[in-house]
Amino acid sequence: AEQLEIAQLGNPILRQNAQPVEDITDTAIQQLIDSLIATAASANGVGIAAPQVSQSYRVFIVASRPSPRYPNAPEMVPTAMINPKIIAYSAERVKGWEGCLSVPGVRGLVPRYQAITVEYLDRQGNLQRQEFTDFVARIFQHELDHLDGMVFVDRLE
Ligand SMILES: O=C(NO)N[C@@H](Cc1ccccc1)C(=O)O
Ligand SMILES: [Zn+2]
Repeated sequence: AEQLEIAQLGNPILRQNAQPVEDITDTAIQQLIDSLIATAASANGVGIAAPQVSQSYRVFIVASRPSPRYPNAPEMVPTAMINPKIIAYSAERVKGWEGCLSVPGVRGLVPRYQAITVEYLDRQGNLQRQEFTDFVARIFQHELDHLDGMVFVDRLE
């Protein structure tokens, strides 16, 4: 799949509310998912959201894996999450280091819920409900922000 150009902070696409996906079987959506996975991998990212490749849809990839950028990241299969939402979250929030492929060279301490229960459609269109904790929960919250026009620098404390 092709690697797409990543929109940088300042590009208005990053400040829009992304649209829900109506038809997951649409080949354009399936190709977008493949391109997002390829783009995240080539950028050594642990996640990426569709608005970052200028496609304002409610789709992102969570692809945690150890790398020079995040040596302690847990290994997981790159997972496409469509129309994702948080349905429950822990009281406690934890600060942790984040970066963003749309904000190169910047790291910041961001408070995120330590544990979240989420729902999303997988790329086959099946409803998934899962609990994420720690770094994977952090990536999910970071990517969900992108679908709502937020960037991690908005949350620096
Ligand atoms: O810009 C993105 N995703 O939107 N990619 C970030 C994801 C991320 C999220 C949270 C903590 C660390 C890293 C990256 O550096 O791979
Ligand atoms: Zn980001």
